[in-house]
Amino acid sequence: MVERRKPIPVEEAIERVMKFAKKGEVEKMPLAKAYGRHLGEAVLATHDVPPFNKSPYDGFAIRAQDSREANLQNPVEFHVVEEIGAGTVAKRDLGPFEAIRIMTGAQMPVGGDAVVMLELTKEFEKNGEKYISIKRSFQEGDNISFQGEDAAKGTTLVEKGTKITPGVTALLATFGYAEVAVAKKPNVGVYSTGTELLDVSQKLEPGKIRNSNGPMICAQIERSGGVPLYFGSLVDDFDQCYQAVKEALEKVDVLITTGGVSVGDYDYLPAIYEKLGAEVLFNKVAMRPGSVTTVAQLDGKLLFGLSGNPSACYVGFELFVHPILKTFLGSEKPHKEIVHATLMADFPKPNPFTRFVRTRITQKEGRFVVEPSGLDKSNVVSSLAFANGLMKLPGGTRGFASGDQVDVILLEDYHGVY
Ligand SMILES: Nc1nc2c(c(=O)[nH]1)N[C@H]1C(S)=C(S)[C@@H](COP(=O)(O)OP(=O)(O)OC[C@H]3O[C@@H](n4cnc5c(N)ncnc54)[C@H](O)[C@@H]3O)O[C@H]1N2
Ligand code: MOO
Ligand SMILES: [Mg+2]
Repeated sequence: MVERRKPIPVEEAIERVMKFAKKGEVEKMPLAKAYGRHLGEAVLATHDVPPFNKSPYDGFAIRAQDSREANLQNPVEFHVVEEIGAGTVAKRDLGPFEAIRIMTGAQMPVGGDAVVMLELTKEFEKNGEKYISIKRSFQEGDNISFQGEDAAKGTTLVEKGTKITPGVTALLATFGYAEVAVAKKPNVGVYSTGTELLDVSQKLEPGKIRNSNGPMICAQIERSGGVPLYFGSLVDDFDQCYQAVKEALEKVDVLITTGGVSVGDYDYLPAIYEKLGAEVLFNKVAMRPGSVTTVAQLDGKLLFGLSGNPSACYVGFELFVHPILKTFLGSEKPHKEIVHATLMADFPKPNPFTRFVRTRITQKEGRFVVEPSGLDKSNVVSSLAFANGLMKLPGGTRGFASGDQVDVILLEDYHGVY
Protein backbone atom coordinates (compact mmCIF):
# COMPACT_ATOMS: atom_id res chain seq x y z
CA MET A 1 0.00 0.00 0.00
CA VAL A 2 1.17 3.53 -0.77
CA GLU A 3 2.59 5.30 2.23
CA ARG A 4 0.33 8.04 3.61
CA ARG A 5 2.32 11.06 4.68
CA LYS A 6 1.17 13.63 7.21
CA PRO A 7 1.79 17.19 6.04
CA ILE A 8 3.16 19.67 8.57
CA PRO A 9 2.83 23.48 8.33
CA VAL A 10 5.63 25.29 6.47
CA GLU A 11 6.62 27.27 9.56
CA GLU A 12 7.04 24.09 11.56
CA ALA A 13 9.07 22.49 8.79
CA ILE A 14 11.38 25.53 8.72
CA GLU A 15 11.71 25.35 12.49
CA ARG A 16 12.66 21.67 12.40
CA VAL A 17 15.36 22.34 9.81
CA MET A 18 16.72 25.39 11.61
CA LYS A 19 17.39 23.31 14.73
CA PHE A 20 20.30 21.89 12.73
CA ALA A 21 21.58 25.24 11.45
CA LYS A 22 25.29 25.68 12.16
CA LYS A 23 27.65 28.63 11.92
CA GLY A 24 30.70 28.09 9.73
CA GLU A 25 34.27 29.15 10.33
CA VAL A 26 35.93 32.43 9.45
CA GLU A 27 38.85 33.04 7.10
CA LYS A 28 40.92 36.09 6.09
CA MET A 29 40.61 37.58 2.63
CA PRO A 30 42.34 40.59 1.02
CA LEU A 31 39.86 43.47 0.77
CA ALA A 32 40.02 43.40 -3.05
CA LYS A 33 38.66 39.83 -2.99
CA ALA A 34 36.07 40.29 -0.26
CA TYR A 35 33.22 41.82 -2.28
CA GLY A 36 30.12 39.62 -2.17
CA ARG A 37 31.39 37.59 0.80
CA HIS A 38 29.83 37.73 4.27
CA LEU A 39 31.52 39.50 7.15
CA GLY A 40 33.10 37.09 9.61
CA GLU A 41 33.23 39.83 12.23
CA ALA A 42 31.47 43.14 12.75
CA VAL A 43 33.00 46.28 11.22
CA LEU A 44 34.05 48.61 14.02
CA ALA A 45 34.89 52.27 13.71
CA THR A 46 38.51 52.06 14.89
CA HIS A 47 38.78 55.85 14.75
CA ASP A 48 36.58 58.87 14.20
CA VAL A 49 35.46 59.73 10.66
CA PRO A 50 36.37 62.31 9.67
CA PRO A 51 39.49 61.88 11.81
CA PHE A 52 39.81 65.70 12.11
CA ASN A 53 37.58 68.73 11.60
CA LYS A 54 37.73 69.54 7.91
CA SER A 55 36.45 71.92 5.32
CA PRO A 56 33.61 70.67 3.10
CA TYR A 57 34.19 73.61 0.67
CA ASP A 58 36.87 75.42 -1.23
CA GLY A 59 37.06 78.70 0.65
CA PHE A 60 38.63 80.47 3.60
CA ALA A 61 38.90 79.34 7.22
CA ILE A 62 38.22 82.19 9.62
CA ARG A 63 37.33 82.80 13.28
CA ALA A 64 33.54 83.27 13.21
CA GLN A 65 33.66 85.97 15.90
CA ASP A 66 35.67 88.26 13.55
CA SER A 67 32.77 88.26 11.05
CA ARG A 68 30.18 89.42 13.60
CA GLU A 69 29.92 93.03 12.23
CA ALA A 70 29.95 92.05 8.55
CA ASN A 71 26.93 93.01 6.42
CA LEU A 72 26.17 94.37 2.96
CA GLN A 73 27.02 97.92 3.97
CA ASN A 74 29.95 96.94 6.13
CA PRO A 75 32.27 94.38 4.55
CA VAL A 76 34.88 92.99 6.92
CA GLU A 77 38.43 92.37 5.73
CA PHE A 78 40.64 89.41 6.53
CA HIS A 79 44.37 89.04 5.92
CA VAL A 80 45.05 85.79 4.00
CA VAL A 81 48.08 84.35 5.80
CA GLU A 82 48.41 80.85 4.31
CA GLU A 83 47.01 78.51 1.67
CA ILE A 84 46.36 74.80 2.19
CA GLY A 85 44.97 72.01 0.03
CA ALA A 86 43.60 68.61 1.13
CA GLY A 87 46.38 66.48 2.56
CA THR A 88 48.40 69.36 3.99
CA VAL A 89 48.10 70.94 7.41
CA ALA A 90 48.33 74.69 8.16
CA LYS A 91 51.65 75.70 9.71
CA ARG A 92 50.15 78.58 11.66
CA ASP A 93 47.24 79.15 13.96
CA LEU A 94 44.59 81.65 12.93
CA GLY A 95 44.81 85.02 14.65
CA PRO A 96 42.17 87.84 14.75
CA PHE A 97 41.01 88.92 11.29
CA GLU A 98 43.21 86.36 9.61
CA ALA A 99 42.02 83.85 7.00
CA ILE A 100 43.62 80.72 5.60
CA ARG A 101 42.71 79.76 2.07
CA ILE A 102 41.54 76.17 2.45
CA MET A 103 40.39 73.53 -0.03
CA THR A 104 37.71 70.87 0.31
CA GLY A 105 38.91 68.05 2.53
CA ALA A 106 41.75 69.99 4.22
CA GLN A 107 42.09 69.92 8.01
CA MET A 108 40.83 73.06 9.75
CA PRO A 109 43.64 75.23 11.11
CA VAL A 110 43.89 75.72 14.86
CA GLY A 111 41.74 78.73 15.78
CA GLY A 112 39.57 78.48 12.65
CA ASP A 113 35.94 77.65 13.42
CA ALA A 114 34.05 78.52 10.20
CA VAL A 115 34.59 78.31 6.45
CA VAL A 116 33.51 80.94 3.94
CA MET A 117 32.92 79.58 0.44
CA LEU A 118 35.06 81.14 -2.29
CA GLU A 119 31.94 82.48 -4.02
CA LEU A 120 31.05 84.64 -1.00
CA THR A 121 34.37 86.44 -0.82
CA LYS A 122 35.99 89.33 -2.65
CA GLU A 123 39.73 88.89 -3.07
CA PHE A 124 42.13 91.80 -3.35
CA GLU A 125 45.69 92.86 -2.54
CA LYS A 126 46.99 95.56 -0.20
CA ASN A 127 50.69 96.35 0.19
CA GLY A 128 51.55 93.14 -1.73
CA GLU A 129 49.55 91.08 0.77
CA LYS A 130 46.43 89.03 -0.02
CA TYR A 131 43.11 89.98 1.54
CA ILE A 132 39.46 88.99 1.33
CA SER A 133 36.34 90.80 2.38
CA ILE A 134 33.01 89.29 3.29
CA LYS A 135 29.56 90.85 3.55
CA ARG A 136 27.85 88.53 6.03
CA SER A 137 28.54 87.07 9.42
CA PHE A 138 29.21 83.40 10.22
CA GLN A 139 28.50 81.29 13.26
CA GLU A 140 31.02 79.11 14.97
CA GLY A 141 30.86 75.70 13.23
CA ASP A 142 29.47 77.02 9.92
CA ASN A 143 30.63 74.87 7.00
CA ILE A 144 32.73 72.42 8.95
CA SER A 145 32.67 68.64 8.73
CA PHE A 146 33.26 67.73 12.34
CA GLN A 147 35.53 65.01 13.59
CA GLY A 148 33.45 61.86 14.23
CA GLU A 149 30.23 63.18 12.66
CA ASP A 150 30.27 60.44 10.01
CA ALA A 151 31.29 57.64 12.37
CA ALA A 152 32.34 57.89 16.01
CA LYS A 153 35.22 55.73 17.22
CA GLY A 154 34.04 52.50 18.87
CA THR A 155 30.68 52.30 17.04
CA THR A 156 29.67 48.97 15.47
CA LEU A 157 28.90 49.96 11.91
CA VAL A 158 28.05 46.68 10.18
CA GLU A 159 26.97 43.43 11.83
CA LYS A 160 28.75 40.15 11.41
CA GLY A 161 27.17 38.02 8.69
CA THR A 162 26.28 41.00 6.49
CA LYS A 163 26.96 40.62 2.80
CA ILE A 164 29.86 42.80 1.68
CA THR A 165 28.37 45.34 -0.71
CA PRO A 166 30.34 48.14 -2.42
CA GLY A 167 29.26 50.38 0.47
CA VAL A 168 30.53 47.95 3.11
CA THR A 169 33.76 47.74 1.08
CA ALA A 170 34.14 51.52 1.39
CA LEU A 171 33.79 51.26 5.17
CA LEU A 172 36.29 48.42 5.40
CA ALA A 173 38.79 50.51 3.43
CA THR A 174 38.11 53.60 5.56
CA PHE A 175 39.09 51.71 8.69
CA GLY A 176 42.13 50.02 7.24
CA TYR A 177 40.83 46.48 6.93
CA ALA A 178 43.42 45.40 4.33
CA GLU A 179 42.58 41.82 5.31
CA VAL A 180 38.92 41.12 6.01
CA ALA A 181 37.55 38.34 8.19
CA VAL A 182 34.90 36.66 6.06
CA ALA A 183 32.74 33.62 6.70
CA LYS A 184 33.95 30.49 4.95
CA LYS A 185 31.49 29.47 2.25
CA PRO A 186 29.56 26.28 2.89
CA ASN A 187 30.31 23.44 0.47
CA VAL A 188 26.99 22.24 -0.83
CA GLY A 189 26.85 18.99 -2.73
CA VAL A 190 24.22 18.47 -5.44
CA TYR A 191 22.97 15.28 -7.09
CA SER A 192 20.18 15.19 -9.63
CA THR A 193 18.32 11.89 -9.83
CA GLY A 194 16.22 10.46 -12.62
CA THR A 195 16.74 7.99 -15.45
CA GLU A 196 14.96 10.48 -17.72
CA LEU A 197 17.64 13.12 -17.31
CA LEU A 198 19.91 14.19 -20.12
CA ASP A 199 22.92 16.39 -19.70
CA VAL A 200 22.59 20.01 -20.86
CA SER A 201 24.74 19.30 -23.92
CA GLN A 202 22.75 16.21 -25.04
CA LYS A 203 20.11 16.00 -27.76
CA LEU A 204 16.53 15.28 -26.77
CA GLU A 205 15.42 11.64 -27.07
CA PRO A 206 11.98 10.07 -26.59
CA GLY A 207 10.92 10.10 -22.95
CA LYS A 208 13.92 12.11 -21.81
CA ILE A 209 14.34 15.71 -20.67
CA ARG A 210 17.38 17.86 -19.96
CA ASN A 211 18.40 18.20 -16.36
CA SER A 212 17.49 21.77 -15.42
CA ASN A 213 17.34 21.38 -11.63
CA GLY A 214 21.05 20.58 -11.24
CA PRO A 215 22.29 23.82 -12.83
CA MET A 216 19.42 25.76 -11.22
CA ILE A 217 20.27 24.57 -7.71
CA CYS A 218 23.95 25.34 -8.26
CA ALA A 219 23.00 28.90 -9.21
CA GLN A 220 20.73 29.16 -6.16
CA ILE A 221 23.57 27.95 -3.93
CA GLU A 222 25.82 30.66 -5.34
CA ARG A 223 23.13 33.30 -4.88
CA SER A 224 22.83 32.27 -1.25
CA GLY A 225 26.60 32.50 -0.75
CA GLY A 226 27.60 28.82 -0.89
CA VAL A 227 29.95 26.81 -3.10
CA PRO A 228 28.10 24.28 -5.27
CA LEU A 229 29.81 20.92 -5.70
CA TYR A 230 27.93 19.35 -8.54
CA PHE A 231 28.34 15.59 -8.46
CA GLY A 232 26.21 14.88 -11.52
CA SER A 233 23.08 13.00 -12.34
CA LEU A 234 22.10 9.55 -11.07
CA VAL A 235 19.86 7.01 -12.76
CA ASP A 236 17.04 5.60 -10.64
CA ASP A 237 18.95 2.64 -9.23
CA PHE A 238 18.81 2.14 -5.48
CA ASP A 239 22.32 0.78 -4.94
CA GLN A 240 24.01 3.37 -7.14
CA CYS A 241 22.05 6.21 -5.55
CA TYR A 242 22.68 4.94 -2.02
CA GLN A 243 26.43 4.61 -2.59
CA ALA A 244 26.65 8.02 -4.28
CA VAL A 245 24.74 9.79 -1.49
CA LYS A 246 26.75 8.04 1.22
CA GLU A 247 30.07 9.03 -0.35
CA ALA A 248 29.00 12.58 -1.18
CA LEU A 249 27.98 13.22 2.42
CA GLU A 250 31.62 12.88 3.50
CA LYS A 251 32.70 15.71 1.22
CA VAL A 252 30.16 18.43 1.96
CA ASP A 253 28.64 20.63 4.65
CA VAL A 254 25.15 20.13 3.21
CA LEU A 255 23.87 17.69 0.58
CA ILE A 256 21.02 18.37 -1.82
CA THR A 257 19.34 15.84 -4.06
CA THR A 258 16.54 16.58 -6.47
CA GLY A 259 13.91 14.08 -7.51
CA GLY A 260 12.96 10.70 -6.15
CA VAL A 261 11.34 11.83 -2.90
CA SER A 262 7.71 11.09 -3.62
CA VAL A 263 5.91 7.75 -3.47
CA GLY A 264 6.70 6.43 -6.95
CA ASP A 265 8.27 3.08 -7.71
CA TYR A 266 11.63 4.69 -8.49
CA ASP A 267 11.59 7.32 -5.77
CA TYR A 268 14.46 5.93 -3.73
CA LEU A 269 15.42 8.77 -1.44
CA PRO A 270 13.14 7.74 1.46
CA ALA A 271 14.69 4.25 1.46
CA ILE A 272 18.18 5.72 1.15
CA TYR A 273 17.64 7.86 4.27
CA GLU A 274 16.45 4.77 6.08
CA LYS A 275 19.45 2.66 5.10
CA LEU A 276 21.82 5.47 6.02
CA GLY A 277 20.22 5.63 9.46
CA ALA A 278 19.35 9.30 8.90
CA GLU A 279 16.55 10.91 10.89
CA VAL A 280 13.81 12.22 8.59
CA LEU A 281 12.69 15.62 9.94
CA PHE A 282 9.65 15.67 7.66
CA ASN A 283 8.57 14.24 4.31
CA LYS A 284 5.42 16.22 3.61
CA VAL A 285 4.86 19.96 3.97
CA ALA A 286 1.50 21.69 3.70
CA MET A 287 2.66 23.82 0.81
CA ARG A 288 2.42 24.01 -2.95
CA PRO A 289 4.65 23.53 -4.79
CA GLY A 290 7.13 21.34 -2.95
CA SER A 291 4.81 19.36 -0.72
CA VAL A 292 7.06 16.32 -1.04
CA THR A 293 10.15 18.21 0.15
CA THR A 294 11.96 15.92 2.54
CA VAL A 295 14.73 16.83 4.95
CA ALA A 296 16.82 14.38 6.92
CA GLN A 297 19.85 14.68 9.17
CA LEU A 298 22.71 12.32 9.84
CA ASP A 299 25.08 13.19 12.69
CA GLY A 300 23.91 16.78 12.43
CA LYS A 301 24.53 17.04 8.67
CA LEU A 302 21.50 17.99 6.63
CA LEU A 303 20.30 16.12 3.56
CA PHE A 304 17.76 18.04 1.53
CA GLY A 305 15.56 15.90 -0.66
CA LEU A 306 14.09 18.51 -2.97
CA SER A 307 11.32 17.65 -5.36
CA GLY A 308 12.11 16.77 -8.95
CA ASN A 309 9.50 19.18 -10.24
CA PRO A 310 11.41 22.35 -11.17
CA SER A 311 9.21 24.93 -9.45
CA ALA A 312 8.85 22.74 -6.36
CA CYS A 313 12.60 22.24 -6.27
CA TYR A 314 13.23 25.99 -6.56
CA VAL A 315 10.80 26.88 -3.77
CA GLY A 316 12.07 24.11 -1.50
CA PHE A 317 15.58 25.48 -1.83
CA GLU A 318 14.63 29.08 -0.99
CA LEU A 319 12.51 28.15 2.03
CA PHE A 320 14.70 25.49 3.63
CA VAL A 321 18.25 25.53 2.22
CA HIS A 322 18.77 29.28 1.94
CA PRO A 323 18.45 30.05 5.69
CA ILE A 324 20.80 27.16 6.51
CA LEU A 325 23.46 28.58 4.18
CA LYS A 326 22.95 32.11 5.52
CA THR A 327 23.34 30.90 9.08
CA PHE A 328 26.53 29.10 8.07
CA LEU A 329 27.71 32.47 6.72
CA GLY A 330 27.13 34.08 10.09
CA SER A 331 23.80 35.82 9.47
CA GLU A 332 21.56 36.36 12.48
CA LYS A 333 18.67 37.04 10.10
CA PRO A 334 18.93 34.22 7.60
CA HIS A 335 15.46 34.31 6.03
CA LYS A 336 14.64 36.29 2.96
CA GLU A 337 12.93 39.65 3.30
CA ILE A 338 9.13 39.72 3.10
CA VAL A 339 7.18 42.76 1.87
CA HIS A 340 3.47 43.49 1.53
CA ALA A 341 2.14 43.92 -1.96
CA THR A 342 -1.13 44.32 -3.79
CA LEU A 343 -2.19 41.30 -5.79
CA MET A 344 -2.91 42.07 -9.46
CA ALA A 345 -4.52 38.74 -10.43
CA ASP A 346 -7.32 36.48 -9.25
CA PHE A 347 -6.72 33.13 -7.54
CA PRO A 348 -10.34 32.08 -7.06
CA LYS A 349 -9.68 28.43 -6.29
CA PRO A 350 -9.16 27.81 -2.56
CA ASN A 351 -6.25 25.57 -1.66
CA PRO A 352 -5.79 23.83 1.69
CA PHE A 353 -2.01 24.23 1.43
CA THR A 354 0.00 27.45 1.58
CA ARG A 355 0.96 28.42 -1.93
CA PHE A 356 4.24 30.02 -2.99
CA VAL A 357 3.53 31.54 -6.36
CA ARG A 358 6.52 32.52 -8.50
CA THR A 359 5.91 36.17 -9.10
CA ARG A 360 7.12 39.39 -10.53
CA ILE A 361 7.02 42.16 -7.97
CA THR A 362 7.28 45.76 -9.12
CA GLN A 363 6.24 49.20 -7.92
CA LYS A 364 3.27 51.21 -9.06
CA GLU A 365 2.48 54.64 -7.64
CA GLY A 366 4.77 54.02 -4.70
CA ARG A 367 3.33 50.61 -3.74
CA PHE A 368 4.46 47.09 -4.39
CA VAL A 369 2.29 45.20 -6.85
CA VAL A 370 2.65 41.55 -7.64
CA GLU A 371 1.53 39.13 -10.32
CA PRO A 372 2.44 35.57 -11.29
CA SER A 373 5.52 35.33 -13.50
CA GLY A 374 4.04 32.46 -15.47
CA LEU A 375 2.06 29.27 -15.27
CA ASP A 376 1.48 28.35 -11.62
CA LYS A 377 2.22 24.64 -11.65
CA SER A 378 4.76 22.63 -9.74
CA ASN A 379 6.23 21.02 -12.84
CA VAL A 380 6.83 24.17 -14.89
CA VAL A 381 10.20 25.77 -15.42
CA SER A 382 9.23 28.82 -17.50
CA SER A 383 7.73 30.83 -14.62
CA LEU A 384 11.09 30.81 -12.84
CA ALA A 385 13.03 32.93 -15.30
CA PHE A 386 11.51 36.28 -14.35
CA ALA A 387 10.41 35.50 -10.83
CA ASN A 388 11.90 37.99 -8.39
CA GLY A 389 9.55 37.05 -5.58
CA LEU A 390 7.49 34.24 -4.10
CA MET A 391 3.98 35.34 -3.24
CA LYS A 392 2.78 33.54 -0.13
CA LEU A 393 -0.93 32.70 -0.27
CA PRO A 394 -2.03 31.11 3.01
CA GLY A 395 -4.03 27.92 2.69
CA GLY A 396 -7.69 27.98 3.63
CA THR A 397 -11.22 27.98 2.42
CA ARG A 398 -11.12 31.12 0.35
CA GLY A 399 -9.41 32.11 -2.85
CA PHE A 400 -7.69 35.42 -3.52
CA ALA A 401 -8.75 38.29 -5.72
CA SER A 402 -7.02 41.14 -7.49
CA GLY A 403 -6.62 43.97 -4.96
CA ASP A 404 -5.94 41.70 -1.97
CA GLN A 405 -2.88 42.37 0.16
CA VAL A 406 -0.35 39.55 0.15
CA ASP A 407 3.10 38.79 1.53
CA VAL A 408 5.93 38.41 -0.97
CA ILE A 409 9.32 36.88 -0.25
CA LEU A 410 11.99 38.85 -2.12
CA LEU A 411 14.39 36.59 -3.95
CA GLU A 412 17.18 39.01 -4.70
CA ASP A 413 17.61 40.77 -1.38
CA TYR A 414 20.70 41.64 0.64
CA HIS A 415 19.20 41.74 4.10
CA GLY A 416 17.64 38.82 5.88
CA VAL A 417 14.82 39.12 8.36
CA TYR A 418 14.01 37.49 11.71
N1 LIG B 1 0.79 9.25 -6.29
C1 LIG B 1 1.42 10.39 -6.04
N2 LIG B 1 2.17 10.93 -6.99
C2 LIG B 1 2.82 12.07 -6.78
C3 LIG B 1 2.70 12.74 -5.54
C4 LIG B 1 1.91 12.15 -4.55
O1 LIG B 1 1.76 12.67 -3.44
N3 LIG B 1 1.29 10.96 -4.85
N4 LIG B 1 3.31 13.92 -5.37
C5 LIG B 1 3.48 14.73 -6.57
C6 LIG B 1 4.22 15.90 -6.29
S1 LIG B 1 3.39 17.06 -5.41
C7 LIG B 1 5.47 16.11 -6.76
S2 LIG B 1 6.23 17.62 -6.50
C8 LIG B 1 6.22 15.10 -7.47
C9 LIG B 1 7.58 14.89 -6.82
O2 LIG B 1 8.28 13.94 -7.44
P1 LIG B 1 9.75 13.54 -6.99
O3 LIG B 1 10.32 14.54 -6.10
O4 LIG B 1 9.70 12.14 -6.54
O5 LIG B 1 10.57 13.69 -8.32
P2 LIG B 1 10.62 12.73 -9.57
O6 LIG B 1 9.55 11.74 -9.50
O7 LIG B 1 12.00 12.23 -9.70
O8 LIG B 1 10.36 13.77 -10.72
C10 LIG B 1 9.21 14.54 -10.78
C11 LIG B 1 9.19 15.34 -12.08
O9 LIG B 1 10.29 16.24 -12.12
C12 LIG B 1 11.10 15.99 -13.27
N5 LIG B 1 12.50 16.17 -12.89
C13 LIG B 1 13.16 15.40 -12.02
N6 LIG B 1 14.42 15.81 -11.89
C14 LIG B 1 14.58 16.84 -12.75
C15 LIG B 1 15.68 17.66 -13.09
N7 LIG B 1 16.88 17.49 -12.54
N8 LIG B 1 15.49 18.65 -14.00
C16 LIG B 1 14.27 18.83 -14.57
N9 LIG B 1 13.17 18.08 -14.26
C17 LIG B 1 13.34 17.07 -13.39
C18 LIG B 1 10.78 14.56 -13.61
O10 LIG B 1 11.09 14.27 -14.95
C19 LIG B 1 9.32 14.47 -13.29
O11 LIG B 1 8.55 14.99 -14.33
O12 LIG B 1 5.56 13.86 -7.45
C20 LIG B 1 4.16 13.94 -7.71
N10 LIG B 1 3.61 12.63 -7.78
O1 MOO C 1 5.45 18.89 -4.08
MO1 MOO C 1 4.47 19.06 -5.37
O2 MOO C 1 5.35 20.39 -5.82
O3 MOO C 1 3.40 19.95 -4.22
O4 MOO C 1 3.67 19.70 -6.71
MG1 LIG D 1 8.73 10.79 -8.12
